[in-house]
Amino acid sequence: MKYFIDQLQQKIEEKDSRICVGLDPHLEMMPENVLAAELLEDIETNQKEIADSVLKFNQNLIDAVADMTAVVKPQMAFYEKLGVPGMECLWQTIAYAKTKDLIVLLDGKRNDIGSTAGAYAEAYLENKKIGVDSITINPYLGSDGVLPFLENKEKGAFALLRTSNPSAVDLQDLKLDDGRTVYQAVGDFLQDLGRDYLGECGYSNLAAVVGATYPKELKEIRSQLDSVFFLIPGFGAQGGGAADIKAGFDEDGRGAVVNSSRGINFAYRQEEYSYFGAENYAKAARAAAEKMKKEINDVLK
Ligand SMILES: O=C(O)c1cc(=O)[nH]c(=O)n1[C@@H]1O[C@H](COP(=O)(O)O)[C@@H](O)[C@H]1O
Repeated sequence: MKYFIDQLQQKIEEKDSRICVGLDPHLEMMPENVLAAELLEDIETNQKEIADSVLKFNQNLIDAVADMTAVVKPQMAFYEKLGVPGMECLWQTIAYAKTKDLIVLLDGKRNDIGSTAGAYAEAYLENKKIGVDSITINPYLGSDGVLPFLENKEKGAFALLRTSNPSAVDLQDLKLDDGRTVYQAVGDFLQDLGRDYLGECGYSNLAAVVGATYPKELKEIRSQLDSVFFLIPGFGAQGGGAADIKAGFDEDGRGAVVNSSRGINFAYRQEEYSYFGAENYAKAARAAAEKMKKEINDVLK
């Protein structure tokens, strides 16, 4: 039995890549040759056709980046939007990623009271037919809502710690009586809880999400938490760059992966990669992923 976090760290090292490729099919950004725009005029009626197109899109993206990423992160909202066919598409996307030996981080930001959190863990992490390796969770219900996601040591959970969005400050930066911010308290909570789930690599199966868009906080959180692995979203489309995420890694360049979704999925829409053309969206995605991988490795040298 190999701990989730050791499987992840090993794959990162094998591929020498610290990127996480989000699979976020924003329908309005899809290439016309994959998804005809008129189908979007009535999404509910056309769910099946749209979901079939999204699956093809995802499979081509996965083929394009599989050798240079350890992990892919499908964001559930985009699939839920497409009803039952959307969920089929999600499961098939996950199954396809597993055929390429990728780690799948399902982005569902789940949680609830203990018994319901247990049902979520069973639904995703314990489902024998769906090869999900880890899931994003919300830690605000406290330990009984988090522990069910850690029961199986081959699986992992990424808890929201300091998010990348502009409104992250509204609640997460509030000061507590003991002088810590809410997010610092969440960090301490996650590190303490995660100590029972430490892998050989020194990091825990209970990981955390810290946005790339707040480099000062990222640096501070990294120095606060030495056994919590980070998912760092917000690279690219949200404005984060390689210099911003550097401090999220430890001195050996371990302990984090950086997510980009739109910046890779829809690279063909960016001026830099527009020469590929919409029909070569997968090649454009590969070029964007390659650049991101290199930028991160270079900044960590
Ligand atoms: O948990 C996440 O993945 C997440 C947390 C966070 O603080 N910020 C954040 O952007 N994300 C997710 O990361 C992805 C970012 O997408 P892009 O901005 O297109 O790269 C989306 O799927 C978000 O849901």
